[in-house]
Parts: sequence; structure tokens; C-alpha cells
Amino acid sequence: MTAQILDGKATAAAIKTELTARVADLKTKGITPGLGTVLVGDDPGSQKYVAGKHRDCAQVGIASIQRELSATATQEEIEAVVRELNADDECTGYIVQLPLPKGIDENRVLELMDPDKDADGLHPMNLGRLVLGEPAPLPCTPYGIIRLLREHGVEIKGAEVVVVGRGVTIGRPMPLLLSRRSENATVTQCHTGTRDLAAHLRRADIVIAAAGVPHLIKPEDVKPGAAVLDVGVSRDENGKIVGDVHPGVAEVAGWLSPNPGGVGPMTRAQLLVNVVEAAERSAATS
Ligand SMILES: Nc1nc(=O)c2c([nH]1)NC[C@@H]1CN(c3ccc(C(=O)N[C@@H](CCC(=O)O)C(=O)O)cc3)C=[N+]21
Repeated sequence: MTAQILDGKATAAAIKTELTARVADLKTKGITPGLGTVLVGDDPGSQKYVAGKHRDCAQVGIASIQRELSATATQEEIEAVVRELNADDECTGYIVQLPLPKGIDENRVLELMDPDKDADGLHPMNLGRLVLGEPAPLPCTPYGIIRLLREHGVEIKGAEVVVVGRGVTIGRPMPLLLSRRSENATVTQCHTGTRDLAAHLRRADIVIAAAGVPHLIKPEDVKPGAAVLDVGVSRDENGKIVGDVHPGVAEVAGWLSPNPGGVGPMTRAQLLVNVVEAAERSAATS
């Protein structure tokens, strides 16, 4: 048996086509969505991700606003850029690329963002809205994963889902989304304190591997036919992506997200969705 591919690249392309029409419609109402990015430092990986986000924007007609600061930027300098984007009417949504350099208080920067311009859905106000079930921008990777599963007809309702990891961008918000009535999954969250990870994995209909540990998920721990999402992006000595999922899992799983080409493109597409939806919300209230 070989797993069917959860094709993030193709699904993201379809989402972008749909967004292109919505952006064109907003423009007829005099609104041009604009995505801002704040990049601090010169990490090649981060530069590449941010460049990809601006390429996506160009494809769907969203304006791009780029702010770059040196690796030695101070807390005050970063906060000044955040205040500037909060006030900039052309910037309808933005992200602060994480992680920020050591010594910078990341949470203080995130809390300073205008929650209505938070394209990542990571502002405390929006994480709170998610808990309360109020409309909010949804965290990009978790919601991208749900759309990827839906698009391929993988049943989420009633499924036993194991999320591995508890990071702020994926592991922590993922169970919040999956346990909403609209998804109705039963979720187990595993992390480094989990006593017997394999025992949990073997029961899972859906595994979401977001631990950042290369090849953590082994074929012998996956239930035959399960859907496995590989969210990890570690790199080997040649800079090649190594996921959290061992390649042998493809012989056991029913569905598998390739990496690259799976969750990454969905994350980027969902960021655009958040920008367009924020612009649509402001169009409705203006
Ligand atoms: N505030 C913030 N928001 C983020 O969303 C955020 C962040 N900070 N910091 C870093 C991580 C990482 N991330 C990725 C997005 C897309 C791909 C992606 O599209 N990857 C391609 C391949 C890229 C390659 O080959 O290197 C793929 O999976 O096919 C990867 C990683 C977003 N992040």
C-alpha cells in the first residue's frame, strides 16, 4: 500500500485562484488589500519564506509592504515599525516573521500589533476569539491543515487525532480548531512530556506531526490507512528539508502530506485568506 498524497501545492493554487477573484471584487469597491511583513535579521530560511509570501501576493493582486531590520535591531526599533504598520492604511494585514532575534521580547511585539491587522492569527486577542468561537483570523498552518484534509475528503468528524507538539504557531492552536463543532474531532495532544508516544500514535486516524524532530513518526507506530501530516521543517547538513515523518510511513499511511509541497504552501495560502477576509470585513463596516 502506498499513501495517497495530500497535495498542498495544488490545493493552495486553487485557493489562490479563488482569492484572485475576491481581490478583484474588493478593488471595484476601492479597497486594495496589502500584506506587510516585518523581517528582522538575515536568516536565509526566513528571507526565503518572506520572499515567497510576497510572490504569492503578486499572484493574487495583493499589494506588498516589506520592512527589514538588521539582526542588531532593538526592541524599540522593532516596536516602532509595528506602530507604523498599525497606522498605515495601505497595510490591511501584516506578519512579524518569527523567531525574532535573542533578547527581543516576542510577546510584547505581538501584543502591540493591531489585532484587526493580524494576518497570522497569533495576537492574544485573536487566540482568545478562537477560544470563544468568535470570528477571527485563524492561525495559518492549523487552518491550512484542516482545509487540506477537507479538500481530499479525509473525514475529520469523529476522528481520533493526535497532535504532536505544543508550539504557539501550530501545536497549541491546532486542537482548538479540531475540537470546534464544525470539525468535531477528538484530539490528543502529545509533547516531550508524553510517556508513551507510540501508544497514542497507533490509535490515531489522523497524525499531525509538528514537533520539529526529524523522522520522529516511524512506520511501525502508524495505524494502517491513517492520514499523516508532516509539519516539521528541520534541515540536514546540505540545507535540505527533513520532516518529522519517516519516509517509510508512506507504505503504511492512507494519506500523507509531502514535505515540501504539503503544509507549507497551505500555510502561505491561508495567510492570503486572512488578509483578504480582513479587507472584506473592513469593506462591510465602512
Ligand atoms: N510570523 C510567522 N508566521 C509564519 O507563518 C511563519 C513564521 N513566522 N516563521 C517561520 C515559519 C515557517 N513558515 C513556512 C511557510 C511556508 C513554507 C513553504 O511554503 N515551504 C515550501 C518549501 C520551501 C523550501 O523548499 O524551502 C513547501 O513546503 O513546499 C515553509 C515554512 C511560516 N512561518
